[in-house]
Amino acid sequence: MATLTHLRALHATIGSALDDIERVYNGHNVDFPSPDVPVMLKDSDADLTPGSAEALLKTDEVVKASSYIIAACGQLSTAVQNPFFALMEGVSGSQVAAAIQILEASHAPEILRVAGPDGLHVDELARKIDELRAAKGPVSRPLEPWRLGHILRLLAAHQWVREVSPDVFAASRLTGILDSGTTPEQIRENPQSKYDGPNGMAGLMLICADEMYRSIGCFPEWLLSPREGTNYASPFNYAYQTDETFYAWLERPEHASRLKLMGRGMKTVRVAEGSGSVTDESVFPWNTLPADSLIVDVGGGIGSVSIQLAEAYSHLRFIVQDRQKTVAIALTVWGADHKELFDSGRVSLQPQDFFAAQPTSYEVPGVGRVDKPAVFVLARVMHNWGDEDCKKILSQLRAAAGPSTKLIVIDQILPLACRDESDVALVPADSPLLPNLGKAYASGYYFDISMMVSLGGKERTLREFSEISRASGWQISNVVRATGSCWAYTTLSPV
Ligand SMILES: C[S@@+](CC[C@H](N)C(=O)[O-])C[C@H]1O[C@@H](n2cnc3c(N)ncnc32)[C@H](O)[C@@H]1O
Repeated sequence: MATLTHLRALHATIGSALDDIERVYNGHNVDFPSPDVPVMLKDSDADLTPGSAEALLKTDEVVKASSYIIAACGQLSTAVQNPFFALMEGVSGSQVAAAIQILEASHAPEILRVAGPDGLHVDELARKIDELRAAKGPVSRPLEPWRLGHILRLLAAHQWVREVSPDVFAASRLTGILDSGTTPEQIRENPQSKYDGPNGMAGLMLICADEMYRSIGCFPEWLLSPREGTNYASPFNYAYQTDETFYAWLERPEHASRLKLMGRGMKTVRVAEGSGSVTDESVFPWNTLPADSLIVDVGGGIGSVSIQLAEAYSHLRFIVQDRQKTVAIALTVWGADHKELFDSGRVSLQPQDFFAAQPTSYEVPGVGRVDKPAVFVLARVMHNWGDEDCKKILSQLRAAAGPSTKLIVIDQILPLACRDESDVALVPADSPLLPNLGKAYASGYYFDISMMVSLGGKERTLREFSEISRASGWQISNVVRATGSCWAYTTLSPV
């Protein structure tokens, strides 16, 4: 196909996807969410009004059309861009990352929310930021307004904020995703309280900003020319000069607040699941399980997946297993939320190392001892580990499984960048879009490299999943992909 014909085909893809979105929104008589109005992210979609602009964004039709637009725009802009500017964009991505970190750490999202759509002049914004910084102790170097203005202008070019008039900045839709939902007064009184607010993304950002950012910074050096005499297992180990795993390192007493943020942040990353949810009957026929069936949520963190399922299916029982220290803080992180589930014993917590043998039976409050769980869940765990470690985890679960026990793995499944006969196609055969939906699904590859640098793990292709499953006595019996991301719910059955 001639290049210009190909570019026209991409343009047509954008047009027809936009038609689809317009039809959905016109059908509900609402406008598409404005890029200028901050979105307020919550851990749960439950309170989204059906048919509202935000709720429609999560419908399959809109998610699919949006993915096509993002993929096509990405390909079109790369095709027409001067390669030098493409290079600049690629190698300068860390500048945007740093600017986003500054946005969050300065509490600008909360200050700009209060300022409203007219925004604030950088002089005023810098003064307010320094007031909040002072809550943690004397500020050694005041934030210079001109510097703040330049940082925000870089962000405005990427629509993270808006420059409404010279040097006056306001929040955009994207600013809202970093807004903790607490007020500047609450932050001033107790800076740490920000991370207990309704939006856990700000807290997760801290981990991305520090540990991930530093680890990725030395990824090329660790991979290709490590310091002489070093043999660290991952860029994280190399950057922090430790042999501890990331999780053991998080458990150091001096990192107690970060361990809490990690647990809290897992509630938030659900948004990466696109339009799907673990509670969908297409993911697993939860309703067909007999009353009091036991679900064991392995490496379940503070239990975010179990809570979601327990709320949707009142006939099921859950045990959340994790490392001792995570289990110990879980109830503190939840506070009063979901107290009735823990109090009634429908969801209980159990310290359990997933590399060790599972108990021979499980004590389920109100039910008694259960020998074989109906389902093991492994959510966002496999991607933390290399193949050999995953095989050890899967083999322990296989040894504890009964003939009808299922294992549900919730993780990304990475599409290959070429067509793959053994996997479902993400785009029709005659589509001008990249087979892996390019920029639209890039977050899967970002997660992949983040896992590689911080934990020595990886996201996996379907082929890679099949191999480690088979080697551990399991076979894949069902794969449900979320629309709009690489997220997948994979059911494994004992071989
Ligand atoms: C990415 S988090 C996922 C948590 C949870 N499944 C979720 O999706 O919300 C991975 C979890 O694995 C736990 N973990 C790490 N090493 C473990 C081990 N050896 N045994 C049990 N849990 C472990 C961590 O403490 C953490 O809570």
